[in-house]
Amino acid sequence: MVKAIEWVASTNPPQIRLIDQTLLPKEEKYLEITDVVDLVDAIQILAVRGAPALGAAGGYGVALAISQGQREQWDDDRLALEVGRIRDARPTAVNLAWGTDRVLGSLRALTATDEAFSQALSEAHQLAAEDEEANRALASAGADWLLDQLGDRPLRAVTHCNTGALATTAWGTAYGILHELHLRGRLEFVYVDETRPLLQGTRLTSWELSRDGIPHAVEVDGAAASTILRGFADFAVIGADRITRNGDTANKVGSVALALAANYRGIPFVVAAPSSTVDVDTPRGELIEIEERPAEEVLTIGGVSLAAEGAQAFNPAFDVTPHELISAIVTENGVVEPGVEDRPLF
Ligand SMILES: CSC[C@@H](O)[C@@H](O)C(=O)COP(=O)(O)O
Repeated sequence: MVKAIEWVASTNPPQIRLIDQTLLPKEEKYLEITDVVDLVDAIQILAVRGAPALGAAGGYGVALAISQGQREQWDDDRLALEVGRIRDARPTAVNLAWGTDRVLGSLRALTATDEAFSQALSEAHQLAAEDEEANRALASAGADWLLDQLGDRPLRAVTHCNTGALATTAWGTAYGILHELHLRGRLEFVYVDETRPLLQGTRLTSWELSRDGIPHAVEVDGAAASTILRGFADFAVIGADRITRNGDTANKVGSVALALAANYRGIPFVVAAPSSTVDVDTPRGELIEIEERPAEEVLTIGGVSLAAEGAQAFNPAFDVTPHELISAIVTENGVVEPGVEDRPLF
């Protein structure tokens, strides 16, 4: 299984090693990150992406910043500032801030010392190990729930964006459910939304599905609703960047179209995420900050400008699916069925 993010202790200085997801599947190149500026850049250009992988990036980022601080003799204020840059590099996926805060919370003090470095690293390793465990547990729970709802038979799925090993520390969330169904002989076919504008579905999910031998087709995002209405899919499953207390879910832009179509057709619409993606401090989805990304991502393809000169772009990276459109939210702690009532679920 591909590793999206790893800590490399054997180099001097130590590194965060990332597979560069902007280049896949054409090129399998690894970025060797030793300082905060490069980590923030990797997060912002989506070389590392996906909420749980960003959680690990935040956690390991604290250790990386301390290591750089030791080399460059940063005082505590500078170190806190640099860690803050990592934490705030992208706003919507709650895991980034969660991972950073979790590791910060494990320290006696955020200072550029050996003691703080080894505490931070040990907590980040723990966080990464727990993410893999959570993904495997939720994948199994999600597969059980779907087979229970739909009957023990091979199923056809629609999914959006990339939620596999690349988006996590290992295994995957929504992708993990698909993989689990495949291993149980209960996955017939997957429709993969290309996921405009950065094509995480075309480039990354299709790559992972091919490596796992799972039959699939990439479709344009605009096809997804019709795929569902025409009865080509038995369920839709997505990951999440932030799930609010009432179950409203932010995920890659385009997700809500799947939810609307699935509800109209009466097939399950499933959200899969580790509990680290649940933001209990935010009561409802309308309060989630939605990342807006550069215009060129929409107006150009492969560096070639396609729009009329002077055209503006609206480029929200995420949308919010209201909880009442979600059949089930699957975490490592089990399955929650939100229903229509607006109430705290987590
Ligand atoms: C398990 S990953 C869940 C989500 O983070 C994923 O579906 C998604 O929207 C990723 O967006 P991205 O902008 O590629 O980071």
